[in-house]
Amino acid sequence: MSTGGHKIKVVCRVRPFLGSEKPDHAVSVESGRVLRVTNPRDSTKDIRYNFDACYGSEAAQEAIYKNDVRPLVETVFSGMSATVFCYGVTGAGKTHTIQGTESAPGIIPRALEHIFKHKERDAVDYDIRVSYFEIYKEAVFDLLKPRDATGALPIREDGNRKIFVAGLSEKQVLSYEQFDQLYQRACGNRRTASTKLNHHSSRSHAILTVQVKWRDDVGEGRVWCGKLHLIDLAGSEDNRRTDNSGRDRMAESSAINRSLFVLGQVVEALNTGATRIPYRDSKMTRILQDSLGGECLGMMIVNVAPGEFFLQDTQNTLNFATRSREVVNKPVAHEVVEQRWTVADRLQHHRGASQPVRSAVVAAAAGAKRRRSDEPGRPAGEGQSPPVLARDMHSQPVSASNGEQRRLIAARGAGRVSDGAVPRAAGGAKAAAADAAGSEIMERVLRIEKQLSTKQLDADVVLDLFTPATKLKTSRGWLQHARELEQKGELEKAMVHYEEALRYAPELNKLEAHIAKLRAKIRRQKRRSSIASHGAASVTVAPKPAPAAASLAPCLSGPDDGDHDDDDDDVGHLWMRDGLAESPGADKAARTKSRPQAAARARPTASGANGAKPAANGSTAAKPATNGAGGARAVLNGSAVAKPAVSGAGPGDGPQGKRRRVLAGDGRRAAAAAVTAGSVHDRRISFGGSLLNPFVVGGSEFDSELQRQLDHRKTAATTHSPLNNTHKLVAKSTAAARLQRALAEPPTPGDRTDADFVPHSDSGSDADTAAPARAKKPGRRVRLPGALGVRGLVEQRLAAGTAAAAAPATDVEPPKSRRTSAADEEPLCTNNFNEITIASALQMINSAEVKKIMKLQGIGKRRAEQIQESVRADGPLRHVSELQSRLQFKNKLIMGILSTFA
Ligand SMILES: Nc1ncnc2c1ncn2[C@@H]1O[C@H](COP(=O)(O)OP(=O)(O)OP(=O)(O)O)[C@@H](O)[C@H]1O
Repeated sequence: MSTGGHKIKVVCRVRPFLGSEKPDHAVSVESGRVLRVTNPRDSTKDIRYNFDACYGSEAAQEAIYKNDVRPLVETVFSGMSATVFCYGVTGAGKTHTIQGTESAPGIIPRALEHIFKHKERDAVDYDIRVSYFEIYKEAVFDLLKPRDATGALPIREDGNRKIFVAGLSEKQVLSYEQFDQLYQRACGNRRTASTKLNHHSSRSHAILTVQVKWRDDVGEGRVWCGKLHLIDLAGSEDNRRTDNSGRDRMAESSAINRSLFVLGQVVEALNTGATRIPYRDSKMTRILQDSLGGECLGMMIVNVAPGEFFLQDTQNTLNFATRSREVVNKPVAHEVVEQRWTVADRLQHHRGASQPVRSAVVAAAAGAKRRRSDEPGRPAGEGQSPPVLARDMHSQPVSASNGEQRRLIAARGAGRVSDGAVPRAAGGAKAAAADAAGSEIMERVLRIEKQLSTKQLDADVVLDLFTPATKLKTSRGWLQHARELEQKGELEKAMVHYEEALRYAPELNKLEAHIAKLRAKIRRQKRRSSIASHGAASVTVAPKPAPAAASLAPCLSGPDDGDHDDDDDDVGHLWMRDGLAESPGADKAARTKSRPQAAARARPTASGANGAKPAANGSTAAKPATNGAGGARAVLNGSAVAKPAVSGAGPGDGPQGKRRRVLAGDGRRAAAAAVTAGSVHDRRISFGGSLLNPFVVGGSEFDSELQRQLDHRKTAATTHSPLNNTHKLVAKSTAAARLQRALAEPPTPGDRTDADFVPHSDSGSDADTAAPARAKKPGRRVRLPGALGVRGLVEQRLAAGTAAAAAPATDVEPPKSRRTSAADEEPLCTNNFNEITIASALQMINSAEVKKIMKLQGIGKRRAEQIQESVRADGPLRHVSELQSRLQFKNKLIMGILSTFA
């Protein structure tokens, strides 16, 4: 339920004449609500001002507190926020009113006394914390710390658009006496100076915040948080009158006047309904943002000095105060969102209570850390209880009128109303979503920290850093170099560059094919030079005889046969027909021609020595032939219906003549099984983008290579796996989902061959070609149908166990074809991207854009510096940093973050 508008309460107080002043009747209180002032332009006329209350020079501090301030302080116990600020020219009595003296305590000591009395009276366990800071020359300083122990603190805005001072210390106070000690010390830190008009003139705006937090003792135990801001503004100054001189005084004075001028503009803008309220034009108005047109209950005490001398200033002050009366606030009660706490709690729990908490809540990092470690009197084992955080970010507005809110809370406390009966703000869902996003950001940052500390980031993760566009651009750069090198005839160097290009743009199928061709070319060149020096015989590998029972005539290829010498990228698939390994080339032919013909055309390739023709072993007369280009094509024997070489050895086992395509890994197993049985002697399989030849030396070379690759993938999988949970969270955010889609990692070349796997019938060749066709669609960044993706494959492989990889192929179930859909598609890299982008962005802390982002996310400068430090120390991220500078992708990076968190 909305409270409706709540106008700022304006109370006027006239201070008594000081000893040095000559009394007159220029200003007087006519009634409890009317102030009369002599018109400064025409002393024969009076001007009357109406306020919510007016107090004359004789009014006691207690009267003002009891009548007007106390009710506002009470609202804090309803989970509301209230602000009381004193406004007036220098020497008008603001500090006296808000702070008072020992003999005549002002609003601050009285309010705190009241709060502690309330605490004693209630059975509720209130957690009371205070922070106190000053805005001096447009910089924020913590008053609870010695002046030289702290620098200027930044003002931030959290996800709920609440303003807070990042890194501000917050002290828990258990009694009024404890507060008083703290406060007296803090007041000593405030900047004051003697001017002609005030011997003890405040040179800064001072803001004391008292936070009262408590938990319902019934139901789910909701946590409520009320805040009281007590503000002593510096007074406007006329330098001629104050006799200010010297650079410092003038600078102070100018900063004070400027911020008060902005305050006037803010009030003006609020009253005229302007679209832009210039809160940001001064630190003071930013701090007061919630109190001026925001969700706080607001009260302004207008202090005026009596006497003709101040008349013009008095009139200006009263005019401003009158305008301020029109400012409408919309106060709400704040319930603390518990989930927020659990992140910090979890972190603390995770790291152990003995370890200092490193910024569970990024924005309040420094503050939170200090709160937990430094605070005197904080009970032991506090890590178990919900930490108390300073910011409104952790509270969620519950819109209800003060009375009603109190009634509801009280009623729920008495068990009469269910928790659900507490009215939520209309934007509750939105706020909850914002909260969730905030938690998510926090979690990501925590994960970055964790990864940094364990140095889990590897090159694959680093690659995720780039946006698709950046990847493509980078790829183009490598391509250009590669082409130049190729033209110069430096093929091997060109190859390296091409491979780099492919790394960044694995979807470039043509590039893949070109690399294969180039690789073959390099091999041929090497072979030729080898033949030239040693003679052809040295590279000819004699075929291993197949078992007599097998009718297979394996084609033999030399150790480095040029498998990729053609355009098809089917290497890596074994075509299994009743357990026989069959070459893709042969199958292709078989599909386009009649089988016997195809088989006849599918000529075994001998690639050992150029033109060497190993004899086919077996009953059929298939003739191994040299591939024109010297590259080998694995072929099956000439028979269209080959007999199983190894009974029951392949995953393709099934009805006679039925064949199926298997994944590279499965094929490997099948092939390995065939090797074990001695039926197949040479075959290469693509795995993870590399061509492996398992059969050259009894498969051991293959196995070690496979193991190496699996280890590599395992590392990658380990790195990725902790991020999986976040997917659910990320999916909730539309922006993040968009980013996920954009970043969905296309399979690596090795996986793409897997993607081609579609179980098909004898007749159906359509299914075989459909997936690659889709994959080749330009600009498409979705996972290929049927592909499990890198991680999926790795996980599948790991689940099956690397040892099982060498097991008979019959054990292997071909993976189900997965058609992609928005829901089905698992984003692989998004989180990494976000995490690294945040970390990387923090590396560029000095850039204006990143500052903006940090402001947006409430990342404190100190915290950012800590992360920056870790990032610098981390090897992989150093690599990221190099990449960053090389590729100048800062803007994209920033856009990525902004689009994620917008
Ligand atoms: N109600 C009051 N009763 C007695 N003395 C008062 C009262 N109000 C102000 N004074 C005295 O007037 C002098 C100026 O007051 P104070 O320092 O509070 O002004 P200020 O508005 O805070 O000035 P500045 O903006 O320069 O800090 C002080 O000596 C203070 O003790």
